[in-house]
This record gives sequence, structure tokens and C-alpha cells, in this order.
Amino acid sequence: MIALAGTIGAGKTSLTKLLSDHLNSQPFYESVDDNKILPLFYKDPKKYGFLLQIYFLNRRIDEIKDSFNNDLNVLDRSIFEDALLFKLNADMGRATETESNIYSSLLRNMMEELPAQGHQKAPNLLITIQISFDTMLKRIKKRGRSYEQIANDPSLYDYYKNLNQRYAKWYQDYDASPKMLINGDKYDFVEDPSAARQVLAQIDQKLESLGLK
Ligand SMILES: Nc1ncnc2c1ncn2[C@@H]1O[C@H](COP(=O)(O)OP(=O)(O)OP(=O)(O)O)[C@@H](O)[C@H]1O
Repeated sequence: MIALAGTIGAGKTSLTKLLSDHLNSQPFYESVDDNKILPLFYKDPKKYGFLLQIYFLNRRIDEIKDSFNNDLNVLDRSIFEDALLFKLNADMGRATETESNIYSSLLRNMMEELPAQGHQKAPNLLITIQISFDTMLKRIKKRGRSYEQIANDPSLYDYYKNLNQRYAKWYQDYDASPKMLINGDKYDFVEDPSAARQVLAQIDQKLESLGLK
């Protein structure tokens, strides 16, 4: 499968739709609107941080299991980014060291590739959409999910800034599969059909070089 990555508002969900239509494969979306824990987490991150991670971990393992049968199925977020988000939250004092250690060890255990299993759990390709902090703020505002708005909670500004900064290093260090970057500032694939075509061409080229297409 192909997994999309990128910060909040990067356009993962939109690219999942575009790409799965283009490849004639199945998209896998993690529904944000049905997530009952997310608004609780934004209200009280210290209390709900760990629960939210366990929720996401469980959901993403489900997605991996459901999507493995086609190398070109598209997941709208990779499981590997959750660790980045959780580390940020732990560094901000929203999770204890014990919670953080248990999460890391659980993730490692769940993602371990076993010789007898039919398919690897890591994606065949990770596509990261990179956007600037400015674009991130604009997209979050434009989308308007109330609990994500800085206008309602000014402390989110620093959270988002820190998250955006951490993505560059996270991408550099990521080595669980082949990977590629899409410039989400330069290519507005949601609003501009020609940018969408260019992005799909870049991805096609990468898939061909990996023998997946
Ligand atoms: N592991 C996590 N820890 C904390 N919050 C998370 C985690 N994963 C997702 N979220 C939160 O869930 C919400 C949805 O995030 P996500 O980036 O998956 O979708 P999105 O914002 O719709 O992305 P896109 O616009 O790229 O499709 C955000 O508010 C984000 O902060």
C-alpha cells in the first residue's frame, strides 16, 4: 500500500482521493468527524493524550490489515507519524514518561515484521506532503474544524509551529520504506487541476521506478 504523510491540513485526504482514483485502487480514510476522542483531546490534552494515541494506533493497524491486498491502495495517514505527534505531546508534558515508553514499545511490537506473515506492514511507498507553517495556518482556518482553531485556543499556535518544524527531521529520518516529498505550497492540487496532474505524474514516476506500476 501507499501511505500519505504530512502535517494537519497538508492535504492528505484530498490527495488520497485523487491518487486512488488515478490508480484505480481503494482509498482508506480515517474519519476525523466521527472521532469522539479528538475534541476531548483538544480540550484536555493531558487527560486524553494517551487514550487518543491508543485509539489511533488501533485504527491504523485495522487500516493496514484491510488495505494490504493491493500494493496501490492508499492510506490517508501513516502510522509512523503518530509517534511524532505523541513525542511532541510528551515533550509538552501532556503524557508521562511511562505512557510514552509503553506507547513506543506497543507500536514497535505491532509493527514488527514476522517471517511467517503474508505481507509486510510498512507501506510500499510513503508520500509526504510538505507545507510551510503559513500554508498550514491558512488551511486549518479555511477548513474550520472548531477545535483546531487558534482563534478559540491561542496555545495551538505554538503546537502547530512545533509540529510543522518537526516534520522535516521526521521525514529525513524515516526509513521504513521508499519515500518521496510533494511540495504542497508549490502544487495546490486541490484548487488547480494542472498542479494535480503534475503531482500525479511525479508519483507515477516514483511508482514506476519502484516497479509498482
Ligand atoms: N497521533 C495523533 N496525535 C494527536 N493528534 C492527532 C494525531 N493524529 C491526528 N491527530 C489530529 O487529528 C486531526 C486530523 O489530523 P490529520 O492530519 O490526520 O487529518 P487532516 O488534518 O484532515 O489532514 P489533511 O488536511 O492533510 O487531510 C488533527 O486535529 C490532528 O491534530
